[in-house]
Amino acid sequence: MTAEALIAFRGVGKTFTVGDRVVEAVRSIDLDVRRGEFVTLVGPSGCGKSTLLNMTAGLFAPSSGTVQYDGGPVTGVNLRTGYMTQSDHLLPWRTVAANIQVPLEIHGRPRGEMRDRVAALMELVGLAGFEKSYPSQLSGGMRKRAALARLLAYDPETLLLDEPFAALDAQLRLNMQIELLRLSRQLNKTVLFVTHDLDEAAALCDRCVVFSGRPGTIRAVLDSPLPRDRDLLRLRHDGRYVALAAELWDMITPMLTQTRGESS
Ligand SMILES: Nc1ncnc2c1ncn2[C@@H]1O[C@H](COP(=O)(O)OP(=O)(O)OP(=O)(O)O)[C@@H](O)[C@H]1O
Repeated sequence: MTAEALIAFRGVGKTFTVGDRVVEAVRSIDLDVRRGEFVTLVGPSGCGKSTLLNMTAGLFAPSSGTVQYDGGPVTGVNLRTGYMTQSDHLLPWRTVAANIQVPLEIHGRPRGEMRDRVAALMELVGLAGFEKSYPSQLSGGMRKRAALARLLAYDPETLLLDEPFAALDAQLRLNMQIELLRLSRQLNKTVLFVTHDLDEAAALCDRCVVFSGRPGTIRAVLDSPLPRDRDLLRLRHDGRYVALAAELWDMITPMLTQTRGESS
């Protein structure tokens, strides 16, 4: 493992057995993720992207190889990571503030501290003024912001994000991408971000990991030519972004054609 790697996959394989069916999800994964890095994961459906996130979170162990976190093996739920998926899982009977407070309640924080922290988080994600609203009264983008604030309430060092913005329309998605990039830099989070949207993967990443399937193996790891401090609103005019996105499309498109051919 290189000195600065926070997460290190070494020869990682994972096989699932469901009834009499054996599925090899990933094979021979070697990957280092550095502290503070934003890594996007792309690849055809079922190539094991979520499986890598799940093993980083310690939800299950690899079948072969090791997943190391900050120099030690992941052996159980990894409390230094926080997970967010496509669904926001907000509790409908709780206000936005009370939803964001859930992790703090679980950790038994004093009432005054919880109040201050929730207020700061609402401000951070641009939801100040909506404390007393219920999730059903929020737009899709605002619900995402609330879910992001709740995730940050755990103060996880690493964010594991599995297609978090897939359900949003293009405009809202762009807004959330801008917010996420800003927050991850400001709070120095390490991010593993799974997406099917190759433009999103190119826009957000410091590095992009391209998987081929199945079983999922790493086909390429591309470094972003963009500066870490980037203006997502102007990327369409940046030749470096256009080239990276095109490279991703060129890698992924043949795999999609292949998958279609297999299933027909
Ligand atoms: N807990 C599990 N039990 C059984 N099989 C599983 C489990 N998790 C994943 N798999 C299988 O492992 C393979 C990889 O799944 P995974 O969800 O990691 O892929 P993915 O690349 O994230 O897919 P998608 O892009 O469609 O979300 C799939 O065939 C899936 O059915």
